[in-house]
Amino acid sequence: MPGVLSSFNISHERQKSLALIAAILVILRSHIPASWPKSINPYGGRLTDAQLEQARQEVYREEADGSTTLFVPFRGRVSKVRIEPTKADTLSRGAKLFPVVRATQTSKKASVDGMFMRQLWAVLRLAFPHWRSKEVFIVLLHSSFLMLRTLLSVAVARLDGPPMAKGFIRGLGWWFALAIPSTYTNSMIHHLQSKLSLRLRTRLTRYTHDLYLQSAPNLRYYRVGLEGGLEGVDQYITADIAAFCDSLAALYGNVMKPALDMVIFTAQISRSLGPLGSIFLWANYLVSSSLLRSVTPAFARMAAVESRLEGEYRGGVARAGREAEEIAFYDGGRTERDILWRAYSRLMSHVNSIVKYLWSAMGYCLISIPVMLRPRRNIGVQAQAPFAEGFIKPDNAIASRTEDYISNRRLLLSIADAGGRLMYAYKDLLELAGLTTRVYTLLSTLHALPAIKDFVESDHVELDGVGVSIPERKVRGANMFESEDSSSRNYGLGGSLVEPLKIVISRGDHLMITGPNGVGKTAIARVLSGLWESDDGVLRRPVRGVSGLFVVPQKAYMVVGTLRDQITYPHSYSQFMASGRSDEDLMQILEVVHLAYLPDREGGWTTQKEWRDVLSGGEKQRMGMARLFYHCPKFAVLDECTSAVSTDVEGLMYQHAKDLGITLITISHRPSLTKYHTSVLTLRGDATGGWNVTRVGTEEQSVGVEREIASLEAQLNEVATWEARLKDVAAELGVSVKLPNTS
Ligand SMILES: Nc1ncnc2c1ncn2[C@@H]1O[C@H](COP(=O)(O)OP(=O)(O)OP(=O)(O)O)[C@@H](O)[C@H]1O
Repeated sequence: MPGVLSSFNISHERQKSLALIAAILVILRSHIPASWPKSINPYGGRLTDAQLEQARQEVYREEADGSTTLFVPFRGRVSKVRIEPTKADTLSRGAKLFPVVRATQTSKKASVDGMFMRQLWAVLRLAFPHWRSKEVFIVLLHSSFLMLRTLLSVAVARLDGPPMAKGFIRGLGWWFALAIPSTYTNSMIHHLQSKLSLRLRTRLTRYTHDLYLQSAPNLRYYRVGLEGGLEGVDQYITADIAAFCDSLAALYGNVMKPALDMVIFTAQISRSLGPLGSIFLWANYLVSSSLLRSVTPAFARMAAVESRLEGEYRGGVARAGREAEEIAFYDGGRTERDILWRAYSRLMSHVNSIVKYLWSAMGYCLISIPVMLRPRRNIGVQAQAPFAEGFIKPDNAIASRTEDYISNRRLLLSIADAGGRLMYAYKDLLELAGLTTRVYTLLSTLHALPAIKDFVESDHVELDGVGVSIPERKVRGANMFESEDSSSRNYGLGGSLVEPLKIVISRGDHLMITGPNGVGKTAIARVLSGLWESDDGVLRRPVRGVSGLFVVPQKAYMVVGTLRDQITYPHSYSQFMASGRSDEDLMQILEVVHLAYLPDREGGWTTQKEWRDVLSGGEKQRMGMARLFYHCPKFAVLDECTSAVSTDVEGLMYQHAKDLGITLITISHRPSLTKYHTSVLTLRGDATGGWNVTRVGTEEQSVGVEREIASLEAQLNEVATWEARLKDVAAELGVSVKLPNTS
């Protein structure tokens, strides 16, 4: 560096100061955050501990214009990050960009063809929304640096030329002078490539989240498996989008750089080779590339299958972690290990087959390299003779030819290297094709799910001829790489569960739904809450949202967050604050559900824990009821949500719900709950989907109960007969049996 600087006539003192400034800039650069906070501290200046705590709890705030402001505590301050939701017209434009590609429309071997181009184009339209976007700017900057690198390589190749001692020191100075921009250019290329990949990932991820997590009537996150037939969506959203962006950003450099090299170096060398030599060189490229294309295995399909198997394996590990306690109770470690091992072996055998193919593909590249290098030898032979002669009797012409020879040799080596890298890039392109198909499959499946048929808004709940069936699969053929196992899986096949229902539940009328297991009780709750579409008939119910109809499921869900969040879910902290309620109100609710000890025990309302593991089954269910009391909806569907709660506390909670004016639709097997309801819907479980409704306290209902008592008594009367028969059989066989004490 000093040598270079001295060639610019910079004094020694100046050189030292420049070096110092450069060092300071490098250190400062490493301390600058990746994205500079948009706005610092809404309160101005540094925050107090209490304000910081408040910001930490608030996490985000939904603004009136539909955007969300995230609060990120940052070195004693809070940076606000505003997130605009994807606009509705962007989503509807996206739906047109991603039509479902039926498996019959495309070969199972995804490759670099028109279909790939169309799919890539659709994804690129999302990733680069307009020409003035930052992503386009990064690509342009990246291209400039790639071009600069090629130009620097040409300059370096030219420096190779002069073999004489004449100007040797000057040449060396140039070498160093070129080393600085070359190093900077290389670092910038890497930096811009990573930056591009991250920005593309952020764009695609944000779009996918907005599409995937859309509220009712879309609910794609709930329906993508059953109705969309897509498994392992987490793998698609987390790993595949990231891999696609990495691959795309790297491929651009991997193709762009060698392609530029090829063009610029070939143009340079064409001057020495003449037209015939140039044609030969280009013919060489064409033959080599078509040879490679014809023998390259289906890397695209392999990459897509690898992603799927990776997802299955990841899903297996996640499941073992999530269900660890249940597995441990059963001591099922061995079985789980075998299941995981099976998934891992399938992944490994697939990856090994890719490695095997890669080896053979490499072989083809190696075969092609001598072909690529042949022109070099030709030139070498032509150049050697005059060089040898010129060496004995050097003159200026020979020196110039030798200079040309060395430059050309370097250029040819670079061309061969660029050609090799281009061929390797073809494999990367095929892998990108596989990943593109995965991303396209995800987005097209999500877009293809039609919104669930809407209900008619009303102040009561009415099922007017509404049949209940398991939803059919709505999207077919979108997943080209659907696993063989999953195609035989019994999901989304449809099937009627309950005959069309005709029930009106006015406010204050409490309905209990009962019947044997698996008869379709929860299915009715799914239809009522809009998760499953009703086949026919008209559903009337109150508005969407927690204040209209609220469902408390059997399996209590605990959200990631504070103890307070467990009660207010799905409301955010800012919504809780806006509701005007306080922690004292929440405490009163916890007293009703007999959980008043929790804030003290767990260290206050702001404690964050893995609540799913911390709370017992009964505590979680009581927390579900606390949530109900917090939101206080008009109607509540309680789906066996107190099955783990003791009957005395259960009764108190039901009474409290009624006192709050909540109309109950309860799914339960417990006859003790009947008294809190005005009518009972019984699903008969007779395989025809039959049902009947009785009013509680009416003769019909008591006849129903009496009939059940009579049937149980009849069964008890038979016990003596069965005991006698058992004794006879035991006597005949000469064995002794122990009879239960039935007195
Ligand atoms: N996603 C699904 N895919 C396929 N079948 C389903 C799906 N969900 C439910 N079913 C089937 O629909 C039937 C009714 O299920 P549902 O959960 O409504 O039963 P239930 O009456 O609530 O039973 P339980 O009393 O045991 O809770 C069951 O046979 C179940 O296997």
